Amino acid sequence: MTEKKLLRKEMRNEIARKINLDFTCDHLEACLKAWTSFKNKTVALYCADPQELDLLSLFPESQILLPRFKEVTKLYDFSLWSGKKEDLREGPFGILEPRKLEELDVIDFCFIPGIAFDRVGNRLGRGGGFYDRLLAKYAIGTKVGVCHDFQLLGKIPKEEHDYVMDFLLSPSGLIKCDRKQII
Ligand SMILES: Nc1nc2c(c(=O)[nH]1)N(C=O)[C@@H](CNc1ccc(C(=O)N[C@@H](CCC(=O)O)C(=O)O)cc1)CN2
Ligand SMILES: Nc1ncnc2c1ncn2[C@@H]1O[C@H](COP(=O)(O)OP(=O)(O)OP(=O)(O)O)[C@@H](O)[C@H]1O
Repeated sequence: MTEKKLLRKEMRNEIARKINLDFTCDHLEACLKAWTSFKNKTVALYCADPQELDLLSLFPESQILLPRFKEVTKLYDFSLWSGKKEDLREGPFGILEPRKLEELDVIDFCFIPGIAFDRVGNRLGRGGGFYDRLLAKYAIGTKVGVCHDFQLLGKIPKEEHDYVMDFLLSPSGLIKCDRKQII
């Protein structure tokens, strides 16, 4: 098994162990407000699974985009979402996604869920390679990895195609990724 696959398996077990714990994330909204204004910005989010941080309600003045699976390509696109529940449908993997495909070329902020991140900004995802391809497709301003504190690890193996995060958001706060740590 590759290093990445092994780590993914270990982290999945760890997440399953922690899933019933009560994570208080009250700090997230204040943290985002203190950081910057998202007013009239385009923000790519995700419909969170129970083990992920749910940020959907924190951007009332932004244009929200969500990943939407396309059968033909078997890949995800980012599609605009009205903010209304009835404009979502269940996609593959049980993840809610916009019914209609409406793309934008430029995305100001992209919040990206992960199984684990390191402080340099490397991400371990679910293993579909979907986000790396999504990030390659659009002009993305700022990439923010999102996870619980226990998912911030010392080091994550990086492959050629992996995108690096600019910031990491967890219940304890926002970290600017430090590329210098690579050496
Ligand atoms: N909320 C959310 N939406 C997201 C992602 C994510 O991580 N979180 N993605 C991030 O890339 C994309 C979906 N990526 C996925 C990649 C692999 C599997 C997958 O292999 N699922 C296994 C079960 C493993 C598991 O529990 O995670 C399966 O369905 O058999 C699912 C989704 C786009 N949307
Ligand atoms: N830009 C890309 N072009 C082609 N193949 C890619 C690309 N990005 C990733 N892949 C392939 O997808 C597979 C999974 O990649 P990886 O382990 O990086 O997934 P991940 O980022 O953890 O998953 P996800 O983004 O779905 O959460 C690998 O086989 C990888 O080669």
